[in-house]
Amino acid sequence: MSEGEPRRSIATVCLSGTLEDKLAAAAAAGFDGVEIFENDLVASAHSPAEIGARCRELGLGVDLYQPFRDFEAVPPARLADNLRRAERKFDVMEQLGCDLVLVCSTVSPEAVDDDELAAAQLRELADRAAARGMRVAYEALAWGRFVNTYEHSWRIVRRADHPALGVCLDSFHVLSRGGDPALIRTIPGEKLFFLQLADAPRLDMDVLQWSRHHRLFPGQGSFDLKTFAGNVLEAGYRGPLSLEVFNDVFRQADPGPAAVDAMRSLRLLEDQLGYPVAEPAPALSGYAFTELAADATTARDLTAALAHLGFAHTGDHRSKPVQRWTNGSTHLLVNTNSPAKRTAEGEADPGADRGRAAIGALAVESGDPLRSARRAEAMRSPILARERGPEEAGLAAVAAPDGTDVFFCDSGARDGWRSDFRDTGEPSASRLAITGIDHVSLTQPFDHFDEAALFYRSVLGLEPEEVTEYAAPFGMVRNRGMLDAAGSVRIALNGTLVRRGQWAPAVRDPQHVAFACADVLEAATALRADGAPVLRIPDNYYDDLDARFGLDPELLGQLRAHSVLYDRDARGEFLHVFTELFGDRVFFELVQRIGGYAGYGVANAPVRMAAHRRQRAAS
Ligand SMILES: O=C(O)c1ccc(O)c(O)c1
Ligand SMILES: [Mg+2]
Repeated sequence: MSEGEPRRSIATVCLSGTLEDKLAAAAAAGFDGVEIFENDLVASAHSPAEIGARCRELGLGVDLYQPFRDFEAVPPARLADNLRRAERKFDVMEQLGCDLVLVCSTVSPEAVDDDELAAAQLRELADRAAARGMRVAYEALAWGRFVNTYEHSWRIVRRADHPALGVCLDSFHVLSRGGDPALIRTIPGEKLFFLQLADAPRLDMDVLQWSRHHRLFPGQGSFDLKTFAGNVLEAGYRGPLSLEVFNDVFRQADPGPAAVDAMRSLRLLEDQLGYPVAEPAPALSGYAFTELAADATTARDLTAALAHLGFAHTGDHRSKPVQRWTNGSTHLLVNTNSPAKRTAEGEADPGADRGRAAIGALAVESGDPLRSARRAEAMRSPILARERGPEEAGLAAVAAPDGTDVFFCDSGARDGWRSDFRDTGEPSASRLAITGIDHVSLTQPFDHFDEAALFYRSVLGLEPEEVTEYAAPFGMVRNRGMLDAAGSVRIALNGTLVRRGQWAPAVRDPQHVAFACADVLEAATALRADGAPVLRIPDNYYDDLDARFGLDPELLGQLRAHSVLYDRDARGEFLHVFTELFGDRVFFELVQRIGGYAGYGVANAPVRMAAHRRQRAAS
C-alpha cells in the first residue's frame, strides 16, 4: 500500500504529566490527534471546552474519548444509570469537539453472559450517541469478563447492527492472547471505528498487569504489528493509527522526547507497511571507525592498550585533538577534546576518580551516507551540526538516545572522513591481525533501553535479536543484539532490569569495543608475552567450563593459562578475551567466531564483571 501518509494519534495515557503537558508534547512531536484519557481530563483545571480549544490551537484533533467502562449486559436498573452516565460523557465530548467514545468490554460482576442483551444495550447507546452526532467504538479487553476477543466484540457489534456502533481494535488485546489477526479482514472496513497500536515484550504473566505496565511502542517489543496493522488496512480501515501504550517508564519520562520516540515508532511501522514516509535505510558494510572520548591521562592508558592490540598511531586530525589508531583496516579514534559523556543522569558517579573514557561515536559504512541522514531525519532523529575545518569532510551524523553520535561514512570517497587526518607515516600492518569490529557493546540507562533499540532499528535498519537476561553480580542484566542484513554491523545493547541505585561498585554503564580476530588463543598468548593488561579470569570458571562442555584438556589448559573465555551454541563456538578497564567504564575484547556462532558470550558476562570488580579493588 502506498497512499498518502496516515493520520497519527496518541493516547494521553502514553505520556507523563498533566493533560496540558501531554497535549503540548504530542503536538510538538507532530501528531495529528489524541485519544483523551478520562483521568487526564478529570484532573485538569481546564474545562472540556477549553481543552478542546487548546487542541485546535495545537493542531490536534480529539480523535477518541476514553474509556467508558462496564456498560453492557447489565440488569435494567443499571442500564438506566449507565445511559445517564453516558449522556454526561457525551456532554463532555461535545465540548471537546470529539465524536467517538470508546466502550471497553465489561469486567463488572453485575454483568451477565448474554450477547443478545449486550447487543441490545449497545444498540441503545449507539442510538443516543447518533442523536448527538456521535459514535461508539466497542473494544474487547483481553481480560474482559465475557468478551475478550475481537471476534466476539465484532459478533456483538454485528448483532446490534447500528450505524453508530463499530469495533475498536487494540493490537495488545489481540496479540497478547495469541489471537489470529487474519480474521480482521472479514470485518467490513466501515465497521472498524478505531485502531489502537501497542507492542509488548514476550512475558508470561497476568495479562492485565502485562498491559498496564509493560506495553511498548511499535517496534520495541516482540509483537508482529506489521501483519496486524496490515490486516486492519486490508479490511479497509482508514482511521487514525493511534498509539495506546501503558508503560511505567514512559509515564515517568519527559513527555517531549517520549512523544518523539512514539512518533519514530509509528513512522517505522508505516515504513514497514509501505507508506512513503522514509527512504529505505541504505545497506551497511561494517564499521568505518569507533571513537573513544577520554581525558588525556586515560587516553594514554587506552592508546597503550591499543598498541598491545596491534594498533598503530597512523593519523592526527587536522583541527582537533583526535588521534587515529589503525590495525589493518580497523580504525579507532581517540578524542581528548570533547569530555566523555555520561549516559545516566543525576547520580553520584562512583568511577569519577578513575578518569573518564566513553564511546563517543560509532561510524558505519553506508552505501549512501546522505540518504542515511535523510532517513534518520524522517525517523525523527536529531541531525548533528558538525563543526568542521575548511579541508574537512562533511560527515552526516545523528545523535542516538544515549548520547552516542552515529556517523554515516563512505570511506572509499575521495573526500571521506580519512582525509580529515594527516598521516603520521606509521604503518598499520601488525603481528596481531584484527579483521574488523565484531560488535560495539553499549550499556543503556534503564529508561532508554527500548528507545535505543528502536532508534538503531529505524535509523540504521538493524534488526533486533531476542532479548536475553542473565544474573550478574550487580543485578539482573538484559541483553539485546542488533544486526544489519549483511551481518556487518553488530551492536549489543545491555542494561539492568531495574533502575540501579548508588551501589554500583565495579563500573557503571560499561561500554566496550569487540574486535574480530582469526585466532584468539594465539593473540592472547602474544598479549600475555607482551605484558598487556589482559583481564584475569579465575580457575573456578575453567572448572565449570570443563563440567559443562567436557573440553579437550589441552584446549582447556590453554584457555585457562591465557584467560580466554569460551562459549558454544548449536551453530558454533566462541572464544574471547577481555582487557582490563580504562577510565571509568571502557574496555576492549577480542572475539573469534567459529562456525555460525551468533551470540555474544553473555553466559560469561557475569564472570567478566566480577573480574573487573577485582581489578578495580586491587588498583
Ligand atoms: O487497561 C485499561 O483499563 C484499558 C482501558 C482502555 C483501553 O483502550 C485499553 O486497551 C485498556
Ligand atoms: Mg485499548
